[in-house]
Amino acid sequence: MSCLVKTNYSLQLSSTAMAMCSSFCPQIPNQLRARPICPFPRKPLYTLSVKAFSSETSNASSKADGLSARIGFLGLGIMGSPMAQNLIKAGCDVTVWNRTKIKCDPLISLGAKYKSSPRDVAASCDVTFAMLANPESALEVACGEHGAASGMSSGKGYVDVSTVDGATSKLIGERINATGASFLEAPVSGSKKPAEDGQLIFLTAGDKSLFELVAPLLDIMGKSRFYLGDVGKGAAMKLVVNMIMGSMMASFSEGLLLSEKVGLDPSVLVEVVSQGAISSPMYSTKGPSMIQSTYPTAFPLKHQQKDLRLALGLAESVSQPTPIAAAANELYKVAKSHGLSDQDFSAVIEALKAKLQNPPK
Ligand SMILES: NC(=O)C1=CN([C@@H]2O[C@H](COP(=O)(O)OP(=O)(O)OC[C@H]3O[C@@H](n4cnc5c(N)ncnc54)[C@H](OP(=O)(O)O)[C@@H]3O)[C@@H](O)[C@H]2O)C=CC1
Ligand SMILES: O=CC(=O)O
Repeated sequence: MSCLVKTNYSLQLSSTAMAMCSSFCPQIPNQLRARPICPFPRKPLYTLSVKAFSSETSNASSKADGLSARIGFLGLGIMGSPMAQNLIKAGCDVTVWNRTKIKCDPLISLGAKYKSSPRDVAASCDVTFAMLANPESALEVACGEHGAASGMSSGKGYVDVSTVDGATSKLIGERINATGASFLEAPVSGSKKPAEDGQLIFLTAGDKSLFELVAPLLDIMGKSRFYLGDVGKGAAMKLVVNMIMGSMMASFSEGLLLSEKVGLDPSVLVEVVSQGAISSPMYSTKGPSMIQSTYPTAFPLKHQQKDLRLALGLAESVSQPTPIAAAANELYKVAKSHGLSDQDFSAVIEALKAKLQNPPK
């Protein structure tokens, strides 16, 4: 496993410095030498993460290196839109598609091209990213009629950044590989704001050469990237992380409501929690709105419940007991049954309020 983290210590190298560095490090690929800085250099393009590149030859790299690749982006929801936007703002050549076409329009205004099907996007691009809601939509967009696989061929790459289970990811990977193209699963940790800020954490697995090729693109959209091995490992890491997160939010919800019932000020609880060993940005950012019973959507509750369901399936596959996650999953199911699917997942607190304890008749 390898992990690269962009920190404040990462160096933005000038073209001259890159040229000097390249002369000492002949293994650095040409595409990393003296590349002109993109028109919108929001973040350092040349960081110490160049060390991640290996000398392995990539199927996909024969056509284009990461930054100059023609990039496709499928799925422009809460996460996909800002991710694609960051690529466009960094000067990349991006072609978009979304089931609901109107969501493409702001990106087209920023300079993106548009194609009317995943197949057409994949056929016209070197590397295609997909950010879909769930396993069903990820499969449909990759492998369905007019799906991306029908536009893939040798020399291209497909990077699925959706949160799905390992079995779905493997199916997609096999279908993509059957066309001669390369496949990388790369689900992300981090929500709407990190996506907007280019601060996502990529949990990748699959074709290592494709990982290396798209690393500069991942670095535009994210702050760190892990390479975890064979397809399925990235999905598994993401599901374990989100299993923990879903349980944490359910537990935090119980604490907020209990504090209020025993006469404490829940805002003070949020403050106390934020100063101690269990502090988390999730509590300090979501706590104040939860106290107001408002749940502006960053991570839809239906996706958190999907992740818990998939994590429980993963645990079942290896006979690992996960009683806390199972209990949390039930709460998210109650919240869904009360029409809270599209609210932020912090709306799970509503499932603990007395009036919601009995499902609607
Ligand atoms: N929001 C978050 O904080 C995070 C989300 N994730 C994961 O990222 C993925 C996307 O999340 P997010 O952007 O929040 O979700 P959204 O619900 O905002 O977007 C879902 C996307 O999937 C598309 N889609 C859904 N069903 C289909 C279908 N049958 N065929 C084609 N396209 C379909 C939607 O298209 P349309 O616009 O037409 O509905 C939309 O583009 C999920 O897997 C989620 O678990 C990961 C990390 C953080
Ligand atoms: O999947 C959600 C996240 O915040 O990460």
